[in-house]
Amino acid sequence: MKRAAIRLWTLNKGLLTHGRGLSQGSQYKISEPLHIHQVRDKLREIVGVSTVWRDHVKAMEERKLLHSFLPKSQKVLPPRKMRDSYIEVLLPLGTDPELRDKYVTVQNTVRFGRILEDLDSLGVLVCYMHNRNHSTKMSPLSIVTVLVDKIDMCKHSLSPEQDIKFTGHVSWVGNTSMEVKMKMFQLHNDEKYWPVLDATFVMVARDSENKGPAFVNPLIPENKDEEELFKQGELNKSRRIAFSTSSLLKVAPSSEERNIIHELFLSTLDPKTISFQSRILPPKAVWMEDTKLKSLDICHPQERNVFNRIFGGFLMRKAYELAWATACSFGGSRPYVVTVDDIMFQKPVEVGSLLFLSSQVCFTQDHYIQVRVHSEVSSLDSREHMTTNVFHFTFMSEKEVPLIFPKTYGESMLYLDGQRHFKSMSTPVTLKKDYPVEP
Ligand SMILES: CCCCCC(=O)SCCNC(=O)CCNC(=O)[C@H](O)C(C)(C)COP(=O)(O)OP(=O)(O)OC[C@H]1O[C@@H](n2cnc3c(N)ncnc32)[C@H](O)[C@@H]1OP(=O)(O)O
Repeated sequence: MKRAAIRLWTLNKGLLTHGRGLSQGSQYKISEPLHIHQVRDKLREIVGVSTVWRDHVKAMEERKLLHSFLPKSQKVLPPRKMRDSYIEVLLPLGTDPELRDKYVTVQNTVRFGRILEDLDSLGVLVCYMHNRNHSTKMSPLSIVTVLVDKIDMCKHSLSPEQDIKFTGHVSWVGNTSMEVKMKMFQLHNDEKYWPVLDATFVMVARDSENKGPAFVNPLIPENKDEEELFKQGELNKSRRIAFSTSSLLKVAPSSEERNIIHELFLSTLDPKTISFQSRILPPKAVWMEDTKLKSLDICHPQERNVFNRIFGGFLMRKAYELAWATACSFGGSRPYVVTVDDIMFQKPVEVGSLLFLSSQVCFTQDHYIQVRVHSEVSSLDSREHMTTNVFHFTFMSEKEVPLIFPKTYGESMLYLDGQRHFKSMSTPVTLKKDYPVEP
């Protein structure tokens, strides 16, 4: 492990002069990268939680005392720079066979679900770095993930036998929320780290008991690139508001979208009967309702985060794996994830909940499969279900995939929502054989 860290350090220097990939990070002073295991250890240290479930109530009681350290206004908090939160983390798959086993798939590729977990922990640690307060050992803030805005895969293959490196920093802040940009690189045959993934998350600061909002340190961009990033953060916020305002759960589809749905409907009417009732599938098409897969998990204490709620990364891994299975059984060949989009964590999931995931294909085009996973929870003693998340994944299949047809009005809305998410993909990637990213 030590050897791997030294090797990375040497390579970092190479990267800085090479100037590739670390566009943000390269201007920062780079200290020794953390090992992936240290990320969770550091979070525990910062939050001051117990490592055993039996002590979790006592540990939370102790956190209550940190309330007095919370500022009454954001103005009293010193501004921070992007480099203050910048961190690098090493996932030494190349040198640590035990760790590799946790990440490897049966096809000898990297489990993307595990990467989602790492990104979630890393994003939270980045935010704690931004809000670091040297006068207290433990942080009075509880930082939780509210949104996975975007995860875009680049074209390079993920091998379970080559080291991976993550970088991340805060790129924008509001009053209580922070946008975090993360990148992932993998060591290539040329001994350089190549970019493989870009991610944008939004985290929210809460008080020490995770019951109410808490202010975060302001952020000051230091140069033109950072100003650009910060401006982008503002634009992202406006885009998110616009996207949610035009949600099909709130307003009717546009006239163009209504035409699409009507065309789809007409193409499923049986020409032999003059009826709106008899519907038939066009060739090479599948009814949306026939693409569903469901799963159930019991949320055991083992899957808790440092605030004794269920870890967001675990929820993402479970949703991703179900989505992958859905895309796989629908497309008939192994799918590759290209984009993860707009995962909103609406409500925390309590330890002990039953987690119900329902996944279905909601839009397809050429080789692309858009999958939506709806997540809801109920407690063991209540029958009431509550939606906690909706996940959107875009996969690419090796083969061209069937068209998808909605039957009901509700499914038509899912189709349009899927299409909107598909269209928001920043750069559609082309299918490449050396692009093995699987659950
Ligand atoms: C290992 C450690 C890992 C820990 C990480 C996890 O696992 S966390 C586990 C997974 N995540 C969760 O359980 C979180 C579940 N969700 C929640 O508890 C709640 O939705 C929440 C507290 C995050 C937000 O609640 P509310 O929406 O009522 O709060 P409020 O309206 O005050 O908003 C708080 C801040 O969030 C911003 N905000 C809210 N929704 C947003 C969205 N969709 N996209 C961007 N930003 C959003 C607001 O602008 C505001 O920022 P400004 O104040 O700047 O304007």
